Amino acid sequence: MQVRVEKDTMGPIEVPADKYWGAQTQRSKENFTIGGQQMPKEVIEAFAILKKSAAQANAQLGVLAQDKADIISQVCDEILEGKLADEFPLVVWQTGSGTQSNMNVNEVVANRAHVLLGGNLLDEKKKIHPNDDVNKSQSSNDTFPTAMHIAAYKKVVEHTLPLVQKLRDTLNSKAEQFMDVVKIGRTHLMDATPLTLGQELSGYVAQLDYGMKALRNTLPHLSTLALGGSAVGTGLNTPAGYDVLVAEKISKYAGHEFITAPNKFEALAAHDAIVETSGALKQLAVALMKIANDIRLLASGPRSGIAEILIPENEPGSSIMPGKVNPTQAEAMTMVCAQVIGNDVAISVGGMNGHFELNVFKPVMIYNLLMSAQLIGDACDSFDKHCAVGIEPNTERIKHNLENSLMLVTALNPHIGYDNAAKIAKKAHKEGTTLRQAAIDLGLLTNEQFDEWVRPEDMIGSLKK
Ligand SMILES: O=C(O)C[C@H](O)C(=O)O
Repeated sequence: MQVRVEKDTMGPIEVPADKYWGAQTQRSKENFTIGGQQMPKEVIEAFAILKKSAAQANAQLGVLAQDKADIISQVCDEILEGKLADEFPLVVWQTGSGTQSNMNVNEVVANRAHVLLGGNLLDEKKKIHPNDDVNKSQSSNDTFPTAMHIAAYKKVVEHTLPLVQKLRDTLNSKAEQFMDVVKIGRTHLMDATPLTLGQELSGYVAQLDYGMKALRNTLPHLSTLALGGSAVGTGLNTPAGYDVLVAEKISKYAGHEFITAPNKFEALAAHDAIVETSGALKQLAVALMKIANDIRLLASGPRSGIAEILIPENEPGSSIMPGKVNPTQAEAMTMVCAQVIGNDVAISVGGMNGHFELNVFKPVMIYNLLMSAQLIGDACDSFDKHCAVGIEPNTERIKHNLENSLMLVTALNPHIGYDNAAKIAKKAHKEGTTLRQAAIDLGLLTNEQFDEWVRPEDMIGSLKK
């Protein structure tokens, strides 16, 4: 491998000749060979947005030359266009402030800008300095949390919410379509009184509505930015008005409304906004786990299970059992939910561990949050396309289970009382007969009364939702 020598305050170090990164990136690469999970590209893109914004704000406030701000902005645009994708090799498991990823961006922007300005990577002195120019008016302690918020906000708004909404809309149209399909209800996994398939599905729709509401409620906190707090939240080495101005620029370049954090000490030392967003994603995971489990249980069979709904048969399920088809989308969805709930634990541990002026669990928190937001969106999309859109009632089976159910006896409570109704249910169950037969044998009702009072379609209440 061809190398060149780069220097930082610790001295010289060899870096790959064809890369723009500098000494601090190289040191991190060598000192943290842990896990292999790279800093998410969403964080790097958020850094590009904030470095461009900071450069332009600095120029406007007279602390950075406009031509320097413009060349920094040009490189940031290249990062956003994906042209420098292999320049960010650092892993998540590094310094807890994310300093090395901040410096990775600073070094790449400075060196690339130097080359764009006609310089050579071998030059001793570069035209743009990673700390003095690219990192001007900044610290890792305010840039990294700013990048966390930009990346998380964009992921939730642009990816997670639209895809959860899509699944919610499909389930809602199925709920409306099947609002009159009367089926047996189950409580404690045991037969209960009837409801319609539409009523049952409408509960899932409401769960997703509440989950999305919880997620949307986290956006105002995520939209507050630490930038301008610099090292400990006091704003040392930043020009007056910079924090407000830089948030305006970030809003413009990110395409979403961001504001400067009203309290920079909170914004550096704690990441409750990330904890909050993860909490809402966990709520969605909990809801989706229940929904996917219900759907796979209702579809179980085809001969020996509940089999009241039919779901798409997408692929052979078994390598040994010919013709077997499995509820694979529900399995993927529930695994995703397990991962998201686990991620929430890691995020909670990170969030509770800020010490004094700085939380130093930043990379692990944003890594897990972005994974959760990505997975929930992807899993909803997959479950929607490959399962929910194809849900159909198995009317034969639904009718059979409904007519066989002993809990239709509940309709008799107002007419013959709970104790007599229980006698009918127990006799029918013990003797393997129908409720009608048991009721007549006990002399508690006539055939006609049974027809008049035990009507599943009259037992579904008036609640459509
Ligand atoms: O990297 C910085 O800007 C600050 C660093 O995280 C520190 O507080 O030591």
